[in-house]
Amino acid sequence: MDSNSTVMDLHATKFAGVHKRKCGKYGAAIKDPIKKKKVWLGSFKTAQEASNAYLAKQSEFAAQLEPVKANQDSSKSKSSASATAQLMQKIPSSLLKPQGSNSTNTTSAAERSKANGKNPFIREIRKDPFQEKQGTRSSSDGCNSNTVTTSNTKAKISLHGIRRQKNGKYGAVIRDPISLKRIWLGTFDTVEEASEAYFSYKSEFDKLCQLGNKENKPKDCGQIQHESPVGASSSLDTASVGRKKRHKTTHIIGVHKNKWGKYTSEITNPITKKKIWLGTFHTAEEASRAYQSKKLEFQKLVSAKEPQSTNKQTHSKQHGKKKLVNGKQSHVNCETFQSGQRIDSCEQSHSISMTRNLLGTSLGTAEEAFHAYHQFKEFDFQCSTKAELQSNVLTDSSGGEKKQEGQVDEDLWMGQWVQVPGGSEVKFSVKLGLPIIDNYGSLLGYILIGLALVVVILLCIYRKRKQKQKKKELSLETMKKVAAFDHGSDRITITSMDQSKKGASNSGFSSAAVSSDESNTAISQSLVVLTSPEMNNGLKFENLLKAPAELLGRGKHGSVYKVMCDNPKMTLAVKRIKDWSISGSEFKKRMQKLDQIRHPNVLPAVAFYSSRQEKLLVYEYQNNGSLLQHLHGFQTGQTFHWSSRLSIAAGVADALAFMHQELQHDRIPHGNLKSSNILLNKNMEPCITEYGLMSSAGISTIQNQAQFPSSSNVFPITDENAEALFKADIYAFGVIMLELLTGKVQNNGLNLASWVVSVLREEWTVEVFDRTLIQEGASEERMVNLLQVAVKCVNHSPEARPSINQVALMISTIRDEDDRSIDVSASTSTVI
Ligand SMILES: Nc1ncnc2c1ncn2[C@@H]1O[C@H](COP(=O)(O)OP(=O)(O)OP(=O)(O)O)[C@@H](O)[C@H]1O
Repeated sequence: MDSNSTVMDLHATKFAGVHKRKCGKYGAAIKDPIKKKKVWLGSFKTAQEASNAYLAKQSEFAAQLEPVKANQDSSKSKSSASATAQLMQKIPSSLLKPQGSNSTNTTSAAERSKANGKNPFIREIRKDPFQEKQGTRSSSDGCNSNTVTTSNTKAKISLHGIRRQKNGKYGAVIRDPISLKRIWLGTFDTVEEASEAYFSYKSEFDKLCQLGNKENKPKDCGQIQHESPVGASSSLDTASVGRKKRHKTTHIIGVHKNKWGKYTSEITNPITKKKIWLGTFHTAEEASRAYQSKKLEFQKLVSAKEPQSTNKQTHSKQHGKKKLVNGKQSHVNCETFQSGQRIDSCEQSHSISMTRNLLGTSLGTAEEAFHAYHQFKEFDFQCSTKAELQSNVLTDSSGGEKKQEGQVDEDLWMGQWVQVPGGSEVKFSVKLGLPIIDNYGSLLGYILIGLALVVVILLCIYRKRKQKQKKKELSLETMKKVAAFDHGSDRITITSMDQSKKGASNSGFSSAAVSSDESNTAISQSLVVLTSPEMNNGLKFENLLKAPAELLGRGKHGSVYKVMCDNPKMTLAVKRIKDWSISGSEFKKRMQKLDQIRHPNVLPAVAFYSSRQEKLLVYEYQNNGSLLQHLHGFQTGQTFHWSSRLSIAAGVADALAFMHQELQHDRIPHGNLKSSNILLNKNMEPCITEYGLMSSAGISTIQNQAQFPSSSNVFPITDENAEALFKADIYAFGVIMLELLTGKVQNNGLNLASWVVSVLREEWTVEVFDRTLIQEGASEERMVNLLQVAVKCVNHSPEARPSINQVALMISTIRDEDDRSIDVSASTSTVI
């Protein structure tokens, strides 16, 4: 059975003439006092309805009885009646308004009585015929609690609340429906004065009863007695007023009004000592009911745990305590809200009866039960308040309904007013486990929350700064690694790139975008760019930096490293360009342009990287080394035959002719053509590498010195000198051809072109050629032809140098002749 039905059942037993039927409805019956027969009034859904029917009928009977009784008592109360009749003239009609829910019937009775010259309030007090049988102590009508039925037959002859004293005066007494105590109103000379005083007080009490009825469902007087009459006029005696004031600051235990105007309820589990959230409710009554219901559940659990004897002991202790706190009873017994909300009286009566059970005693009267209940509540209130203050964390929510998101959390943070022993209140944050606002209004919790916020903000700032610092460190680390390429030993292995890894993820060569003016801090994010996406296979900068690297050589313009990359699996040659004052955007533009011009004898860059300090170029590593290495035999140790040399010259001439033609408009010559930049691929075909890497500002090759002997090494490219720059490539190619023919290498100690020219001047032409070529039996004629082309290319005057197309054509002719001679000799040998 749920708490509500329990309440109603218990309630039913309190209504006179009402009983609960097997079908669950409530039957009402009353005894007709005239016919002396029991009259069935019907069955009703609620005990209240049944009670109303009963009371209505009862009033009807009372009205019918009035004339009969009046006749019977006329002789005895003649003087009283006349006095009352006078009083009736004085009493305002509002005071004559009959009380209780059965107003219609009572009104008619009052009117009839008035018509008969009889004050309906100066009526006899009689025992309810039906109640008499039941032996109940209920009131005779709905609200008129002061007209307590009694079996005292002497009362029949007395006026309501007015007693004639021995000294001939009239004393007035009224029963306070709130405290259930009789209030002495004083001694009066006349019955009219006494009666007036009585009715004056009575009307006040009646108003309170009516207010109670308006606010809630109809209640009997016993119920209303327990409620705080907030909002009623305060013309009652000072004791009552004082009581009301005290009630204003009292709260229902476990019920709190939140800022949304709703009521929340929570309870402390007496066993686990944890707070349980019971939910949010529209009315305080609902909240209180949930609280009481849960509390009773707990009490049952507790009482089930404790042996009966302990219960009795506890009761006797509490009973003793009851006496001690009796003085406070009137304060405790009315737990009302400031907002005027009240505890459901049904629930109270239920609680009284449950308290009775829980206390394990036979509390004789309803009054005793009521006091015991409130004493019990006070005790519980103190316990729960203590528990609330001790509890820091709200843990158990199983017993409660689902919280309203946000709102409840807010409540838990922002706190709820909790009354602490001593009468003061604190706003208590369950989440913080601290009072937020004490009864002096100090903002304890807010200060703590503020401090916590400051700490959080400081932590955020600290984290951001750390992240920035990390980025910087990463940048520096990357720079160091790059520098290590340059300054390390011949064999450098990069092992620790943790920082690069952290910061350089998702970056690197796979990005097709190229940044312009790069900042060091973003080194691994957008500055490493792959120019040939189809070749990179997901190559990333951090993988490149992580991979073992080996220095291949260091030249004027930087160093080249052989990098064995694991992911993707490929061997790369990374050129770090030194001191190239080209801007990032220009570099990017140039790399993109070069990437578009492809020739089989020109090695394309796989990727490039640019920052303010660094410019890197990544190529596929060529296993067969450079022309320089072949000429000196340190690549294979094998003889470098004439036909191969001629093929290389032809291939380079073709490639150079193509590149010059394509890049003429962009004014991008090779700029640093030399035998170390002619690589041999797996088919031993020549590949020009590092094409277009040097800007005008960086050109400082020996041929340029020859070309511009009077100028410094640094000069800008203009329309006028652009052609000259391409002619410098032809000079450089001339030197390469000389190297192929002589087997000698241009270096700082030898200006090959000058040496060849001087030898030729002496007409010792044969002395020029590489001995291995002579030994090989290479055609002297075609060697001389190639020598003449080379000498033309290394002419001091750029204008005197042939164009690259002419060079390529001449070499091609020589090669054709050579091929033909080979064919002829092959066919001759076949004939022989
Ligand atoms: N892709 C490559 N594969 C194999 N070897 C390479 C590759 N690129 C360059 N090399 C070799 O690396 C060595 C160093 O090259 P580097 O360009 O630093 O020398 P350099 O041309 O003499 O110097 P600089 O270009 O600064 O004047 C050279 O022997 C060159 O042949």
